[in-house]
Amino acid sequence: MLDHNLPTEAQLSAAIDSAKCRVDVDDVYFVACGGSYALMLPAEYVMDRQSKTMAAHALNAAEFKARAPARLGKSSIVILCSLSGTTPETVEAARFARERGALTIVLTTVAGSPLDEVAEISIYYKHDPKRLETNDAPALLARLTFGILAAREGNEVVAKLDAALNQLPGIVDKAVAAHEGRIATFAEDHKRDTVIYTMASGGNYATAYSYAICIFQEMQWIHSAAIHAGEYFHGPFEITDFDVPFIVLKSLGASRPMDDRAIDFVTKYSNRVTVLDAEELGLGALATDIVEYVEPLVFGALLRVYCDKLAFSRGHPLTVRRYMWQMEY
Ligand SMILES: O=P(O)(O)OC[C@H]1O[C@](O)(CO)[C@@H](O)[C@@H]1O
Repeated sequence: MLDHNLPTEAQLSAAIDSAKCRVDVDDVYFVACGGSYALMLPAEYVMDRQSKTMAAHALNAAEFKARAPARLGKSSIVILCSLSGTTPETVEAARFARERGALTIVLTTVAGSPLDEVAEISIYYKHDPKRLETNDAPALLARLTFGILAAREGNEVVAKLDAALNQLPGIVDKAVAAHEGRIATFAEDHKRDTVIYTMASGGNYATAYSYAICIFQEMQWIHSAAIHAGEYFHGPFEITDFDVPFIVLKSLGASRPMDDRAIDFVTKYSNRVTVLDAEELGLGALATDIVEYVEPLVFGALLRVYCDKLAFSRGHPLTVRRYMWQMEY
């Protein structure tokens, strides 16, 4: 649902128009920190899969500035995201990109924030981790990325994006209802765990990464790592054992065979694997050429419900921090 008090739609159109007007665009950088960085990974995936002329790079904001890509300049678009608009590394990255002549487009919830001030174009979004609105950051990043692809290359998949995004809230509601029992069991079974791994591939790796670093490590102080399903066989599978917990996301996209291979192995040697399958969640109802670009959003919203319940069972609210925002770092 659109919030007509926000200028989001006009800002999104302005951003796409600016990208269209650039003489050359060779590179699109997706730059942020933490959970906002995780949101950039599906956008990088979209660009890699769809663009014939633009290379995509998702980078942590401090890494982006330190790396100072030699190609960064007038033929670059730098898309940045910060919920608060205040994360210093992201603000610095935006300033650096502007100085290099790149088109800077930022997504933030806070008008007038340092990031908003420093960027050429801002898009304001609404944030609710359990709802999937078309004016929240994950959907806006998909719309912006596909919008740029359509404006510069005539990409036609974009035509299916809005219809798919509009179906997601209903899909999430059904999935949450269908998983009610599994969510309660998961929370009880995992409330004393000190480690939970996440695993995925393709665009869903972003969701696995986000849940490993933001939810389990940051908000629950549970050890975790996001394992890429393709990389699982090249080191991580050695930690698999009957009592080691995993959450595995199974795609309906190009990476599904990678997920299948990892699931076959991990479920053979661990008794504690939670598999969330995009097909079983009802994502098969979406057009086949769009589904892999929107499934990370559905996995993210469903996992949030799993983790809210887990946090409750553990008596550890998702809002508690030891270091973040508590001290200098
Ligand atoms: O730049 P943002 O989106 O405000 O993020 C700031 C912080 O919020 C998180 O994304 C989640 O708490 C952290 O990972 C990050 O350090």
